[in-house]
Amino acid sequence: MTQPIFMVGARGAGKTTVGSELAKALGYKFVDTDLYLLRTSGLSVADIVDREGWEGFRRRETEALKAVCSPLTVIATGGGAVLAQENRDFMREAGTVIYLRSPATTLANRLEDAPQEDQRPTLTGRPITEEMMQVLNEREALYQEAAHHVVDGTQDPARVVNSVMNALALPMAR
Ligand SMILES: Nc1ncnc2c1ncn2[C@@H]1O[C@H](COP(=O)(O)OP(=O)(O)OP(=O)(O)O)[C@@H](O)[C@H]1O
Ligand SMILES: O=C(O)C1=C[C@@H](O)[C@@H](O)[C@H](O)C1
Ligand SMILES: [Mg+2]
Repeated sequence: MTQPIFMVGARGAGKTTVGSELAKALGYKFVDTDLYLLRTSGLSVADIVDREGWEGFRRRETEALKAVCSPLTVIATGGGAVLAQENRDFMREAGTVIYLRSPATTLANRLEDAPQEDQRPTLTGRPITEEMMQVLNEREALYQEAAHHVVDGTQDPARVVNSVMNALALPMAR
């Protein structure tokens, strides 16, 4: 299998952390669309949102997803990449999509420990646990729709990498 592997899930799901370890384990390249945008534009997510609104960020994200898509690559996407039907269709057709799934409380705890506010400006203006509950309510169906495989992301990163490897060895879920 040489197709790219796309990691999807909410903020704090471990797309960057687990995705980069997965790439090492598979001998694949690793790219991250949030970091790609930072490197190519010199602007953080917060900078882009300040200048262009979330609409501008989402447009850039769709372009980034296409620009980084390449064989033998693990691609960590942004938490909102699944919002656009265009992105969901693109990822499913171009590669294998893994949804790293964790409850809102787990995500919120991780984000409280490592807020990275320049890359994670507030989405709702609400406290973090409420925000993550709202985000999962709005997006859970979209993560599921985009994914070929749903993987439990609550364990430590090495175990999550193992679960992803096991999922990849199985026939496509659909
Ligand atoms: N499986 C895990 N177990 C424990 N901590 C984790 C796990 N995965 C990620 N973390 C921690 O949670 C924080 C967020 O992880 P990471 O940046 O990988 O999330 P992300 O899905 O890429 O989020 P974003 O959508 O904001 O880019 C980091 O501090 C990371 O160390
Ligand atoms: O969940 C989201 O909408 C986001 C997640 C991050 O990865 C970044 O892409 C950005 O902060 C937006
Ligand atoms: Mg990330």
